[in-house]
Amino acid sequence: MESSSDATQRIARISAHLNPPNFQMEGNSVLKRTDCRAKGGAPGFKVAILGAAGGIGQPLALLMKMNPLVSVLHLYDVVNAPGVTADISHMDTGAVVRGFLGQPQLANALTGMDLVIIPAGVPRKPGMTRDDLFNINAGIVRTLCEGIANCCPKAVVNLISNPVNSTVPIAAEVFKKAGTYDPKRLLGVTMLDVVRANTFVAEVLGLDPREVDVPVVGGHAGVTILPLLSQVKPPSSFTPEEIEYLTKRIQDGGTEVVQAKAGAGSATLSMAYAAAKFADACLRGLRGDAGIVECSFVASEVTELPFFASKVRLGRNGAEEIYQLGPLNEYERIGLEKAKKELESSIQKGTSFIRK
Ligand SMILES: NC(=O)C1=CN([C@@H]2O[C@H](COP(=O)(O)OP(=O)(O)OC[C@H]3O[C@@H](n4cnc5c(N)ncnc54)[C@H](O)[C@@H]3O)[C@@H](O)[C@H]2O)C=CC1
Ligand SMILES: O=C([O-])CC(=O)C(=O)O
Repeated sequence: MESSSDATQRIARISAHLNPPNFQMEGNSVLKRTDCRAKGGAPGFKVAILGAAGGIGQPLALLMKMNPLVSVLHLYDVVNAPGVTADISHMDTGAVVRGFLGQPQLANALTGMDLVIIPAGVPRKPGMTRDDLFNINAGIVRTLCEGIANCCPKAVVNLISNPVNSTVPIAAEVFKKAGTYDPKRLLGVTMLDVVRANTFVAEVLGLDPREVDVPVVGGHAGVTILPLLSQVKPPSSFTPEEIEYLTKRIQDGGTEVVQAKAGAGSATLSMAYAAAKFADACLRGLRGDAGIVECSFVASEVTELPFFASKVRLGRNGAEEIYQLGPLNEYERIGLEKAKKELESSIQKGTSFIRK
């Protein structure tokens, strides 16, 4: 019979062995990887999330750990990466999870990655625009993209950090400066606008959102978010009141969440869902699946602007084909002009942040 003091000592011994508990962290290994029996290299893609301990990063890490196309998942943040990594690494799904904390570990977080997803940066509070985040997030995106250019220049990048209309041009300039720019591999994530549009349109039509597909083009802020309701699938007609209500609700979807959260941040859960859906589409494209088409903010010749969100076909090299907008009605043509005006200055602001 084990006495209670024996049991206490045994537990203390086990605890000492597990200390530090975050054995998956870089340079912090108790059980060395060489001590483990090798799995023989599971097929799949290597994915890094930068900003993995944040409101979006955590549920996104959970969803990517559940994705069977992911074999290795790197979780990088400047805070709390050990806790998130330890937690996610206990999930009994295929991907091997490793954590990386702070700038000195950025290079190891990025080396060898096929896809890098960036939700790093500050979110809005009520009363702020996405552009109000520029001063802080521009510098964060620049540093992270410099790391990508150095360590995994061929990776596909999914950029979530706001203001997307400016951070994508920033990333492009960083990559150009480093001589690694491949416009097909830089994708601004506007999927949440599509997810919202599908949801709100389905509500109005009395359909299941999974049956609805709404193209959303332009950019990712206010009037630059342009849902093309004339191109909804299944083909549907809307009254002028429905068009006004839906367009405004889709454009203000982010603000609706910011106000409801009342100072506690912006959309995180629906964004993690949208980012995971978009990342999965990118991975299926990288695998060579045919016919993967999603909306994204990319380098584009669809309008006179250097970047624009529209439907893109995702393939082995990223955004391999960018689709034209298709026929627009009068309401959408007016919306497009407004969107382009605002987009032009946001793009310019991002570009000159690096060129100055
Ligand atoms: N594209 C889109 O549709 C959407 C974009 N966003 C944007 O995503 C960004 C993140 O939002 P949340 O996750 O809610 O914010 P959050 O504040 O909860 O998390 C951000 C994370 O980034 C980390 N971080 C800060 N500087 C970093 C650096 N230099 N390197 C790595 N990590 C760093 C923070 O430590 C934190 O863990 C915001 O800019 C937000 O506006 C949010 C919703 C939708
Ligand atoms: O509104 C925000 O600040 C976050 C965001 O981009 C969105 O929810 O669409």
